[in-house]
Amino acid sequence: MKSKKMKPHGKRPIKPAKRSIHLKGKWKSVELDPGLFSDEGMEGLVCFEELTSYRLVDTEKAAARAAKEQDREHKKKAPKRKATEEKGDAEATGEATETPKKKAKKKKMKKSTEGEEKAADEAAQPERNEETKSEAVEDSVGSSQQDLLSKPTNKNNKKKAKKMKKEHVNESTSTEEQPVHGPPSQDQPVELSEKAPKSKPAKPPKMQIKNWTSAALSGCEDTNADMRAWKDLYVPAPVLKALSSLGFSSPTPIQALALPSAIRDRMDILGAAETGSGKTLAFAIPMIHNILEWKEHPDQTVKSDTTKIESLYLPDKPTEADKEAENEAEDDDPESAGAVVGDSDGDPDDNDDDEGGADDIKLGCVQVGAKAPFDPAPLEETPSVGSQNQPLLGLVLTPTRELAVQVKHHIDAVAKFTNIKTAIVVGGMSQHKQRRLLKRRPEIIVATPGRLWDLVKEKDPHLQNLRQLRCLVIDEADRMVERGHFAELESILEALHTVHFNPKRQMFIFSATLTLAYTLPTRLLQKKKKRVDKRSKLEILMEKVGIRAKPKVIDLTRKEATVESLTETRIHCQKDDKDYFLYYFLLQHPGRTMVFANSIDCIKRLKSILTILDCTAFSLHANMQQKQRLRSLERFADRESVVLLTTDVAARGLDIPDVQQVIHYQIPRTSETYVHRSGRTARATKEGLCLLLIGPDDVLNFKKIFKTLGKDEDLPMFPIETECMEAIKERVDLARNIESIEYHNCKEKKHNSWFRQAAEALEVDLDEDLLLGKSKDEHADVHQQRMVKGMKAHLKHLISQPVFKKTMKTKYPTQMGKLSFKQTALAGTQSALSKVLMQQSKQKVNGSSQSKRKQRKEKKK
Ligand SMILES: Nc1ncnc2c1ncn2[C@@H]1O[C@H](COP(=O)(O)OP(=O)(O)OP(=O)(O)O)[C@@H](O)[C@H]1O
Repeated sequence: MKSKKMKPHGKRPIKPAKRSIHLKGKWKSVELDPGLFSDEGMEGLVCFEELTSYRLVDTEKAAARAAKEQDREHKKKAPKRKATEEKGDAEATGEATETPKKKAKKKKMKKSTEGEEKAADEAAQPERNEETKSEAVEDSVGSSQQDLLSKPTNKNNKKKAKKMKKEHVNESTSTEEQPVHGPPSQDQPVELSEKAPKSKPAKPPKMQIKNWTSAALSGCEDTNADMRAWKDLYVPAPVLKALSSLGFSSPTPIQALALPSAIRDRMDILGAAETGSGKTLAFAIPMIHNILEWKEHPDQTVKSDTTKIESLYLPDKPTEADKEAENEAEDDDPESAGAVVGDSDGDPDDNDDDEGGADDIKLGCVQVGAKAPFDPAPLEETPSVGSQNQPLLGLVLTPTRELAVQVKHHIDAVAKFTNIKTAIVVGGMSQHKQRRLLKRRPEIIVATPGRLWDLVKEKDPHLQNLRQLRCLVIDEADRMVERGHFAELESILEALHTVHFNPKRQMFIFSATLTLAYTLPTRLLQKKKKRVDKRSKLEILMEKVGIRAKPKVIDLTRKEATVESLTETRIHCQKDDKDYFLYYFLLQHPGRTMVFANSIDCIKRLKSILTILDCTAFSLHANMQQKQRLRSLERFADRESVVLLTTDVAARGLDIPDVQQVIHYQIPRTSETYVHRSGRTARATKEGLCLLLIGPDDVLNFKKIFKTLGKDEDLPMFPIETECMEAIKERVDLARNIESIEYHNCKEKKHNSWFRQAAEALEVDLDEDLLLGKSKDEHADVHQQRMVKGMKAHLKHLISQPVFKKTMKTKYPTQMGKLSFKQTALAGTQSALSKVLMQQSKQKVNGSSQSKRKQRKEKKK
């Protein structure tokens, strides 16, 4: 045999070298792009940790060296030993004088040389809480590092892991190899065998996936924080510990009001509070409490559907008359429940261009028992904690995938000292992976309705028995119940209120615009002759989601619905001039800025133009792959002077830290959307600015929104340095021309290539008339390319010139013996907010001095 031939005769067979490492520094986590986790084939990955300071040790050599040394010692001590032999072997070998720690070390060393890794691995296991935490966290990405290590033969994974390592491992000055491995928990050398490990490798104690939530949840690690403000709110101890580690020393008002009613009084909660006011934890903490309580008494099983349930909202058996009435209603309204189906994956956030909003709300409540294709699990056994029977206990439904990801991270952050597992179920990410996650039986699922309903229909085992579900949260509820977007939500609610009914289930309904009263569109107004006020809006919502008769309603919103720390400002301009003002603003006031538009096409165009203009801009809309969407958010949150161009898919709930300004490139169609978009800045008591670019098409929407919100339309005008506008226009015009040429070329190419491929596939001659730009010959093409190149070079030159020059104050620069400049703000030196505030205070001063002058004049008269 080949291997035999190659074996040097008479020598021992070559064994793979065993190596250990001696830690010098600490394992550090490497930040990963969360988008990577949605890659097929990357399921096995949880995190990377790197160790840059260590020493490789050959364990066999080390053991041999240790044995030699011991031998030498032994020989030296031999006479002594002889003398002490009578006192017993233990004492003679000096073991009696060794500390237990040393003993253990020696023992382990011995074991490790024998190749028994089990003990080391067990010793390296983190404490229970840490372990469960990492388990919970694993769920977020669907895999563990352990998986990765236990599949060494998976070439794909290996390749990808290598690639990721290259991309993400910090550049290290060390030339030593950097093992991809969980951190050892003890000081002893941990064996790294080149063979596949026989026993379970240690689990990483902590996974730190960095995304936009990381900054908000990074915490201050102030273990001595005074947490007395949380007293009397019934917060479970492990949650309190987590809040302390996050630096959340006191509850926000919505939390202070919601927690006692939810935890002590077990009430359903309808919570309305302004954007960025901490609503997520107002439902997350009671949910965790509820689950911990269940874990203490897991035998509180809700009996099967054979049990007669007294319920306020479980209907009596429908009578024949009821059925007839229902049929009639369905005949009348083709869009009645369930008739309007969402997009392919049923996710609500895919309706970018059609943000219905309050005006489009069609009323319709859950039709109990009408069409749920549920086949409930047979009579359940009493579920036990951690068993395969672990039921789903908490469900959070959100309108967008990104929000689901964020909510999960917020829940994980406050549940980190519990053993509660969470999982995300959203569209656009691997369904297979999500099914695998559900096999771990997480107690909490955060989901968008479309994907959740798909998995329910596919009879995922974890979703077959929802009778135990103790908490149901509908975040951004007013958006969630808009008919036309949420057929799946209706189906889910219907099932939960019928075959999966649980009388003990608590419901949490939250939104910043839950109670925002609005005016119905004129056609409906004529029919109903009324304005939908706060009360009726809530009633409609309660009816739709099937909430109990007397929930606790907490409304902390102002009439204006936006946050007090938000400064609103506007620019009136022609539609075509918006690009100039947008570019001007971004150049003059760099910072983390979100730009909202009403359509995906508009976002795409702006992205191209701003990129040509050398601005760092990312986009986010429903036509992007989920991986790209998350990456855009991540990158946006990671930089300081950056723009996120987005549709209303990012309007609600996203908590990106330190967004300084929000620009409404187009005015939204509804007041709710305006409030939520604007609420991406000025969060958690911080200041923020929002700028409205109002073109002729926007005036109506602007007036309508400001009327609904009871705001003064007379917003301050955003101050513009008009002398800079010529230079701005020149650049933007050039960029628009380049964009337009490139856009049309690209469109032509795509169109023509499609037709050519189709003709080839059909084996027919292509009709040249079908091609776009057919009149353009090769010469014209080259000419155009040259022209674009020239335009780009010119633009590059323009961009290298300062726009916001210090302009001369006087005709004679050296007048008074020195140069004097007009105080024009240089780009980036003054924030947009401080500029507006300064202008406002100036106007106030001017206004009051004018009125004083007027008064004085009148007095004189
Ligand atoms: N008690 C607290 N103390 C300090 N910060 C908190 C507290 N509770 C929540 N936060 C932080 O406040 C920020 C906003 O919270 P959250 O996202 O829950 O707001 P929200 O009311 O849901 O906003 P929106 O209406 O936009 O969804 C988050 O960064 C969160 O971590």
